[in-house]
Amino acid sequence: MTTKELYTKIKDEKQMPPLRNPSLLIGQNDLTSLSYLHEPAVLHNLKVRFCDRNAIYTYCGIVLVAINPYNELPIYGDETIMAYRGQAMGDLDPHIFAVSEEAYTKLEREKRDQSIIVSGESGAGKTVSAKYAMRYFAAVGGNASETQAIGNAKTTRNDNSSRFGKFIEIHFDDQYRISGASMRTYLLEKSRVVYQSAGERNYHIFYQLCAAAMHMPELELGQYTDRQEYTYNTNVKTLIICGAI
Ligand SMILES: Nc1ncnc2c1ncn2[C@@H]1O[C@H](COP(=O)(O)OP(=O)(O)OP(=O)(O)O)[C@@H](O)[C@H]1O
Repeated sequence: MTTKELYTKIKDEKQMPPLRNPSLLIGQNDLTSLSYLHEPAVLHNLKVRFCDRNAIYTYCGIVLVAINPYNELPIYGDETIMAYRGQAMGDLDPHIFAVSEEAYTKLEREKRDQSIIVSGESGAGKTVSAKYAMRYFAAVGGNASETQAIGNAKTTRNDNSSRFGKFIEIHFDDQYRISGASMRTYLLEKSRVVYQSAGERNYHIFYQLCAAAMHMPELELGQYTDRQEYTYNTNVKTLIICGAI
């Protein structure tokens, strides 16, 4: 085959439509069970599950793919937690609780630290997913307080966007009950304190301070009580709060 023929062949192959999966496989809850695993097939499968079946979770092997429904779904209640308790991943429909159960079981069985990595673009649902995972651990392993952060702000993608990275550790005792939790933060978006793009806001805490100042004159923030007018100011108290994040 000449080089020209080879190029033509490659070009033709690239223009071929992607191979279709048998209709029987469309909507499978694990992408790895598809015969042809290419981008159109993945997107189509996720679309069918989300649009036709309201299923926001799909496995891709041991990875859980989640679609943000931007809607409250009745799939996070105590009865759902109990349904996933003791079940292996794959026994029930894909769910963040199944991943949490897997981590909890492995912690018990292998007595080794477990990690769940939550990744996605801004607004994808990472914080909410981590919250549901912690809710699961709290339900099966004792009580855990939800960690509140003040490094959140409104962006064009997410009204409550976490503007920092989080490393959350949940500690279990010998009886596999939660004994504590800690969160380490890093890479805070410091520039947001002095600059916000159009349609975005500064950190929630500053607006909350302004609102509080209306009722607490001793805070000496009186001149900043108009939230619409509020912009960055080299106010010493503001800077101290920022440093404590
Ligand atoms: N499982 C879910 N069910 C219903 N709504 C959800 C779910 N996950 C996310 N959301 C909605 O999407 C919004 C954004 O989610 P979240 O704050 O978790 O995104 P994020 O990935 O942490 O974003 P950022 O990186 O900007 O902090 C939430 O405030 C919530 O309204």
